[in-house]
Amino acid sequence: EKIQQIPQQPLLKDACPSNSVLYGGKCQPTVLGSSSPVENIGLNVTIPLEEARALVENYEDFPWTFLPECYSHDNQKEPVCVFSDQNFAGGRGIYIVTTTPRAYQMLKKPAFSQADALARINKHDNPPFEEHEFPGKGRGLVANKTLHRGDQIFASTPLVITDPDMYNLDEAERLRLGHRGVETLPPATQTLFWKLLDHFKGDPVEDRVNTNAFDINIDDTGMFAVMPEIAMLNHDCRPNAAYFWDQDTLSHYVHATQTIYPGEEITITYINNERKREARMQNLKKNWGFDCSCSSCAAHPVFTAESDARMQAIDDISEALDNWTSSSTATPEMAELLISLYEQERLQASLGIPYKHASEAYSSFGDRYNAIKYAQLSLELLHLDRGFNDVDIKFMLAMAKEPEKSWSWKKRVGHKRFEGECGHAH
Ligand SMILES: C[S@@+](CC[C@H](N)C(=O)[O-])C[C@H]1O[C@@H](n2cnc3c(N)ncnc32)[C@H](O)[C@@H]1O
Repeated sequence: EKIQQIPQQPLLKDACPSNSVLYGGKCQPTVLGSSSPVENIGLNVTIPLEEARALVENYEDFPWTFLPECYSHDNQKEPVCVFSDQNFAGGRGIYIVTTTPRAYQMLKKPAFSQADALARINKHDNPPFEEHEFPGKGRGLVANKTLHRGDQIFASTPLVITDPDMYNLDEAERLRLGHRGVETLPPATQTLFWKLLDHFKGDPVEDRVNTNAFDINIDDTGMFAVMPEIAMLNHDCRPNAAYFWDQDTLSHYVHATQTIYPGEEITITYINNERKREARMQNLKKNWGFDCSCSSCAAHPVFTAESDARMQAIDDISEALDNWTSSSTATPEMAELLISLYEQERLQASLGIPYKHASEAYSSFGDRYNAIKYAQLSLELLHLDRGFNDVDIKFMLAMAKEPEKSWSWKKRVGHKRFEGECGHAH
């Protein structure tokens, strides 16, 4: 009875009154329409969940299951709301804490707008792993069959997406939005959420999000997403799996980056591993709250010193290979050494970039076949780590096809190639 307004038809594409947005070809009310009967309902107040559901049921095609609850604050230009869709991903549901324009922008993604976009996603029956308890690490996942490089282990939609803009709100309002979000999830999905680890023992919702969220990007905005199945993977500085986020399907993919045998733990990295032990350990302690005990963090000091020296060499060689001036000393042999150092460091999951360096270094000396070989090797791993639309992948695809058209082709011809007594130059 409170809502009688009929959604208006837009005259022009994207030309909806300020109290509405274009969705499903019609101007749909947002949450804060100034001329709407729902004026200010949901802004800085909580209404009971069933009332919030009943209020939107009269709207044809209203995209959310509940009237979103919103909070505004002087620091925050747009109010931040909790948008919930219980039908998302075949009834798995999702809640999104963000501003109205961003939430409606997300609705344009194939994940929401195309019926078959999620056909390959959220298939969690017969998984290739089992849950296992690891002393000092909590639960983790262990392979129950052999996984090969490139095998998909997960493809999952988030239960929760949060926008860092929520940190402009008062703490109580921010926490309120999180709790409201969980209440709006379908019951089975709420169970998945509460099963998540709460490492920091603070607010139970925020803590579960902080312990388990991945950084994601949606339309150039950094956000956080929680995928409960993938959140069971523990960190290792030398992981055997890699992940990426696909913003079209709003899905997170995990693939094996090397052979994983039955009984081996499946691990990913939470941080940038191309750093020395101390930097990695500090990063994990500060942002994730745990003392890293993976084999490369726990190694004997003698081996740690050797590993750190290799990391320094990786840094130095990468910098030299990135030098495209006429004084560059970079050669394909340096790129081969870089690859070897990554392999010695068991950084297989990160080999996409050293392979790219090698491809470009060979191309810069006009070596077509090695440029193609390393572009192909790079592509295989970059796909597992960067997803479908990465700029380096586009470069390597072009290189694998026609190195002669690459910007790097023959760029270093005439530069000194080998060091040594003969001073041999190509
Ligand atoms: C996303 S959860 C991973 C699954 C978690 N082990 C569980 O039981 O649900 C992240 C948390 O797992 C633990 N963890 C992950 N990797 C670890 C590691 N290498 N060493 C110690 N603890 C780790 C930490 O408590 C971390 O905050």
